[in-house]
Amino acid sequence: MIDLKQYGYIEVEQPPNGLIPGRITELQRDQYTVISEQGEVTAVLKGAFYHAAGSREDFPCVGDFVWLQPNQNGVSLIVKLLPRRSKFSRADYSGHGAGYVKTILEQVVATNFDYVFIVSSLNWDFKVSRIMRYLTQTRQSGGQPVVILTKADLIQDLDSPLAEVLTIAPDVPVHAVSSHNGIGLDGLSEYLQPGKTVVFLGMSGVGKSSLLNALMNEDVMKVNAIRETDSRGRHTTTHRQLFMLPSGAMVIDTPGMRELGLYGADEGISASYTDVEELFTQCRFNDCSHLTEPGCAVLAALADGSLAQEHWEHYLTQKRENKFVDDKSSYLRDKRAWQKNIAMQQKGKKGGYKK
Ligand SMILES: Nc1nc2c(ncn2[C@@H]2O[C@H](COP(=O)(O)OP(=O)(O)OP(=O)(O)O)[C@@H](O)[C@H]2O)c(=O)[nH]1
Ligand SMILES: [Zn+2]
Repeated sequence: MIDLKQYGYIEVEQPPNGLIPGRITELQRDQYTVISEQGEVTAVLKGAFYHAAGSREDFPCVGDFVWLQPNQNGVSLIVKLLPRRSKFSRADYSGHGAGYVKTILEQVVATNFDYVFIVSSLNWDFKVSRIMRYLTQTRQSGGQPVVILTKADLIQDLDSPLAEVLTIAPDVPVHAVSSHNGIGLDGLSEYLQPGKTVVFLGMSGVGKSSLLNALMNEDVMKVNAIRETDSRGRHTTTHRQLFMLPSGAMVIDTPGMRELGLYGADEGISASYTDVEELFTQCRFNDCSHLTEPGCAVLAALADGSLAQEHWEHYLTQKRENKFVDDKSSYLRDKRAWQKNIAMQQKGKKGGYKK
């Protein structure tokens, strides 16, 4: 019998008779794979999930703990989604229904992780601003961030990138590793403890699959060689989406997690930039654009060095990226309003021709 605690389960409430707890390890269309004390079972959602008026956010995803009505001879039933201790969501623009702004759906892509490995490679994609953005997302997710700088074997000078990350995020642990020669992997063992769950957040090609393979001690992910110049890697996943490492820790790797965009990150941005937003309250004009206005506290702080130019630019970049999500929703709304308008005009015309 499997002890679900090994999968990070913490019992808060005992399930009613006939139900057992489980953790979702895989999701393919509407079909779930759930690990439980009875082993791995195939399951579907109880009809109530579809009928409840709630959002897609309420649908279980990989990493979730659920109550299961097991069926020894067939498909089991997921009866209840248990509260999440952390989650990542992304904006899903597909399938927008008619005419509502709300149609940018929140799609949950991974849940109940303890650590977020912010993966960035030391060669081509090393960019502190991107690491900052991932930190913002991580802080909102409920997971603890760890910055992992990959491909350490390709770089002579590790000190300056490490120092750069420490400057922007002094309270976040940073590790330089190589999946190719094993440098630094030992240092990750403090996070990879039994029952702990990790997700990887990082661009394509930074070495997430290679890291997972290295931690698994076997090739569960196919890594296709890429030309380091254009840095496009292609991976082929096994179907598995939650991996049990030899150390007893788990890694969640779902397609949605790989595509993660910025969804509703505004709150997190403010949390990381309270110093910047504090300045706004000191500008002479309420609608100060912080570009040319007299009495602008931002410009003054930039001039006397109390606000670092870089920090200010990071703030602006993140605001812009987040605005894209907002803009996309207003774009869809405007487009639909316009289409409706056209449709009404045409209807009107047709009406006019009628006798
Ligand atoms: N030199 C070196 N190359 C590495 C290392 N880790 C990964 N690579 C190379 O980087 C390329 C991309 O690696 P992947 O592991 O597929 O990267 P990924 O982040 O999974 O990329 P996607 O699958 O596209 O999301 C491959 O050519 C790897 O061989 C490393 O530690 N050192
Ligand atoms: Zn200002």
